[in-house]
Amino acid sequence: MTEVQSVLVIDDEKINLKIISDILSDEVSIMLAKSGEQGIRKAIEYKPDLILLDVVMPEMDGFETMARLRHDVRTSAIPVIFITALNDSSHEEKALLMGASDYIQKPLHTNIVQARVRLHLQLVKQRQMLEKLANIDPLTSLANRRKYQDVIEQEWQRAITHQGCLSLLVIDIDNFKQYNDCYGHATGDKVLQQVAMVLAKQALDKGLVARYGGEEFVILLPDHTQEDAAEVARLCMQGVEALNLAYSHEDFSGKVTVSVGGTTKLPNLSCSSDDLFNTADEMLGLAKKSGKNKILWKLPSNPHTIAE
Ligand SMILES: Nc1nc2c(ncn2[C@@H]2O[C@H](COP(=O)(O)OP(=O)(O)OP(=O)(O)O)[C@@H](O)[C@H]2O)c(=O)[nH]1
Repeated sequence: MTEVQSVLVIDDEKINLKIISDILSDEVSIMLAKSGEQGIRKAIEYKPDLILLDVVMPEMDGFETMARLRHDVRTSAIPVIFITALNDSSHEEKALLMGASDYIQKPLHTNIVQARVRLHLQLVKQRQMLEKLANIDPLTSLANRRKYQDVIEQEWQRAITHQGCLSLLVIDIDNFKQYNDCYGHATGDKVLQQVAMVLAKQALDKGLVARYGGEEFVILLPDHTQEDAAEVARLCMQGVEALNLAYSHEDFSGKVTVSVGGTTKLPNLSCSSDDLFNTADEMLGLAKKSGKNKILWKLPSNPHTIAE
């Protein structure tokens, strides 16, 4: 099913809102705002795919509205088409320099408005698709490391602001090189996919699950205490064991397992989000060294490591 795209129209004249709404409402979902202030509020709340913005408005004109939309990270990426009766190329130039995607002159011609809006909505779709591709690991369909880096930065800042805790699990398949050596890379890929599905099932509704690289995954759990996050780690381990992916290799016979390193922190300005990863990764390293197929956790207030 294709998703209906949305357009926010900001114009102080009721009649203009109606005309534009009539021109576009067959193709897109329309939101209306009768001032710059109201338009900015709706843009933040509803995140439309495209904004049509009148230039001449009382109080806050289109240029000021545009400047404020561009300054706010929540709205800065939304494309804006200016609509105006001003027949002055300096205004058009100013709008384009401010980052407007296009400029439509009044009186409005139905076909031209529809064609321009269609074109910009098509560009929005293509951009969204590229963003999606850039953030997804093609083998497992989980988020990739790049997406993880974006989300951890946002969550780190959010946790500082609202003084919440943040938990991270770093999960690595045990002896995966041997598995690949035994059964080949293609079968190894299937294991990666199945493990990814287990992790997604256990944690996708709780936080971000990403393939960090190779056979290593991360699960970022905002607002999860150590107890809550360790429970997620246990469920992931059990889920992987339950896959029952038996294998044997020279001196080893068993099934596919994972090791997990975890940590929970109360983010603050004196440390960075990298510390969270480094600590969990250090725990993973210790779990590997001390026999694998286990969870090791670093407590925030206690330098000792607990074994699960
Ligand atoms: N099939 C497959 N294998 C991968 C992929 N990415 C990384 N690997 C393999 O994962 C293996 C990781 O090997 P190591 O880093 O030695 O780790 P390990 O054998 O799991 O050993 P421990 O981590 O100590 O348990 C290597 O053989 C990589 O080739 C992938 O996309 N597909």
